[in-house]
Order: sequence, then structure tokens, then C-alpha cells
Amino acid sequence: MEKVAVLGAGSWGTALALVLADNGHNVHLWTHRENLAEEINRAHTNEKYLKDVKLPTSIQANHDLKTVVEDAGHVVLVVPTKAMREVCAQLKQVLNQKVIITHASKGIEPGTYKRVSEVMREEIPSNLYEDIVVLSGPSHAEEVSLRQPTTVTVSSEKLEVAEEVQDLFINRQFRVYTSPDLVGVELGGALKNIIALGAGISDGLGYGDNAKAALITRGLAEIARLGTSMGANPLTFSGLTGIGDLIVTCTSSHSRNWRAGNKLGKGHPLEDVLEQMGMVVEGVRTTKAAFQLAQDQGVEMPITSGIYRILFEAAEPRDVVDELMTRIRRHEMEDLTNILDEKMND
Ligand SMILES: NC(=O)C1=CN([C@@H]2O[C@H](COP(=O)(O)OP(=O)(O)OC[C@H]3O[C@@H](n4cnc5c(N)ncnc54)[C@H](OP(=O)(O)O)[C@@H]3O)[C@@H](O)[C@H]2O)C=CC1
Ligand SMILES: O=C(CO)COP(=O)(O)O
Repeated sequence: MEKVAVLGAGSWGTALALVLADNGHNVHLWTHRENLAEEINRAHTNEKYLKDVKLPTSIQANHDLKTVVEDAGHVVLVVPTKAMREVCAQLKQVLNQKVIITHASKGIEPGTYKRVSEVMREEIPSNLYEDIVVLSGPSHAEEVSLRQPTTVTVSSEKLEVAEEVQDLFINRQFRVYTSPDLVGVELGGALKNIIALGAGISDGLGYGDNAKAALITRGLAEIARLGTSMGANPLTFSGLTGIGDLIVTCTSSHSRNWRAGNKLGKGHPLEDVLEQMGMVVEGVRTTKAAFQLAQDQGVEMPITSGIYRILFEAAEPRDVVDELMTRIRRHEMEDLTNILDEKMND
């Protein structure tokens, strides 16, 4: 079995390390905190990020990056998007062999509007990797760590490389599909976190399931609108990394984005919410990136704009909901059919 280096021992990196170890791979897990590496190797736990989960004893944790990546055939990056550029810069200093690089992060870089794989390609010399693969889908770490049935999608520009990563992760509880649409897979996973913040806000305001369904449905429409304008296949958003991840994130208290939105809807200040979360809430930075991007691309994203104003301009959530409900009347599908017509005529 392969040596696999997993970089990032948060909830998702630890859960993916568990899947890889269950598959019999030689898993080395990197954390930049020496005390966490010690806990994982001694107690086979990661209490801060995966409470009450017993990890496979075969997982070897280390805070030394060079040791972790040495002789690995695969490197799996699972750090928050805001840390990705920095960790890639560290990785290129210690990587001495060609590997397959997979990332499982969900975000867009504010300012540059770059997807995670674009950031990676900027920071890591291309002679150091076969290809860059993204792994994404409806996959709460808590449930994966309990070996509950989960499906995800892997995508890369070279499908045969995505298939190698599919083989690395797939097992009876963790079913992995492939997709040729790297752009759509990355954007679906990133943008759904914005709508999940909105779903949490809606629940925090005391609104019901009708409002949640409206948010998910119209949120998907604007995610697909922006994604398609950035080169994604619109059909990807009807798959696991689009509607699938939207559903699992907007309807679950496992979601950090939903939980953060819920507290915002109850009137808690954003800085307090993020401080108390203790884990990354990717949707906050992604809302900023998507808001800027939508303006630059001339793409209408009313829900994202509303969430942006709540997060960064102190808009009252109830006022934002009222504005969304009283917008000029529209046909429901005209924009998507226009996009599909354009793609068919390309
Ligand atoms: N959790 C989940 O269920 C899922 C998460 N994801 C995605 O996975 C990505 C990682 O998130 P997740 O694991 O949940 O996040 P967590 O907040 O659970 O953990 C983040 C981890 O990254 C580490 N980290 C943060 N900054 C740096 C840095 N500069 N250098 C090195 N390590 C750093 C943290 O270390 P420290 O403790 O020192 O801060 C921590 O170990 C996100 O993009 C998320 O959207 C995708 C699917 C499911
Ligand atoms: O991406 C996830 C599930 O697919 C986890 O979502 P959160 O980051 O909101 O916890």
C-alpha cells in the first residue's frame, strides 16, 4: 500500500486520514502543532476536532512536514483555504519527488478570486506533481469518522489521475465518483458555504422549512449562475458537489457555516461567533470573494449580496429577507435556460 501524506489535522484531514488508514494505506498526518501530533500518536484521538473518535492506530502524526511527505506517492491537502497558499509554499520546500496532489478544501481566495487548485498551481512547481485533484461532496467529518455511508466526487484535468485518487479513498462506506468538471466541483463546494450561512441565519430568525427550501433552491440557482460564468458545466451543480453538498450543509447542525449563521440570526456579533466556533467557517471569506466576483463578472447573486451586507455592513437580517422577498418579480428559470442555450451554441 502507498505512503499517503495528509496535511492538516483538523476535522476533515483527520477524518480523511481515517478513511485512508481503513483502506490499509501507510498514512502520515501532518499538524503544525507538536502537542496534537503527540496526542494522536499516544491516545489515537483528536479530541479538539473529532471528539470521542478512536483513530486507527496505524495513523502516524508528525509536526515535521519533511518527514511526513518523504517518499509519499500521494499528498492530500486539507487546510482552510486561507492557509492553503502558505502551506503550499512550505510544501514545495520539502517535496523531493513527483506526487499526486489532492486537496479537499472548500473556498475561494478573496482578492484574487482564485479557486484552491489555482492557488496550488501558483505556489507549487508543476514538475512536482502528476496533477492536482479535488475531493468534494456532502461529507461531514463527524459522520465519515463513524463510517456512516458517504459519497464524494473527485475531479482533475487528467481523468486517469482522478481515478487513481478514487481508488485510494473508495470503500464500502465511502463511495467516490469521478467528474471531469474540476471548476464546477471546486466552485460548488466553495459557494454552498455561503448559502449554508444563510440557512443558519434563516433558522436563527425563527423562519421555517419553506424559507429553507427557498434558500436552497434559489441559492443553487445563483451558485450555478456564477459557476457557469467561470467555466463550470451547469449540470455539475445538480450533482453531489452542488445540490448534494448544499442539502447536507444547510440542513445539519454538524455544519460550522450553518451554526455560525444560526448564531448570527439570533443576534450574536460575527467576531464572537467565529471566536467561539473554534473551527473554520469558510463561508465568511467565500461570501466576500463571491460578492466581489459577482460584481466583476456582472452576475446577479441577490442572496450572496444580502449575506455580504449582514456580515460586513451590519445589515439587519430581517431587513435583508424582506428585501429579497420584495424584489422585482422574475421568471424562475430564464437565466439558467439562457446559459444552457449559450453553452449549446458554443
Ligand atoms: N469538517 C468537515 O466536515 C469538512 C471540511 N471540509 C473542508 O476542509 C477544509 C479544512 O477544514 P476543517 O478540517 O474542517 O477545518 P478545522 O477548523 O476543523 O481544522 C483546520 C485545521 O487546519 C489547521 N491550520 C489552520 N491554519 C493553518 C496553517 N496556516 N498551517 C497549518 N495548519 C493550519 C488547523 O490547525 P490549528 O488547530 O493550529 O488552528 C486545524 O488543524 C475546509 O476548506 C473545509 O471547508 C470539507 C468537507 C467536510
Ligand atoms: O463541507 C462540509 C460538508 O460537506 C462541512 O461543512 P461546514 O464547513 O459548514 O462544516
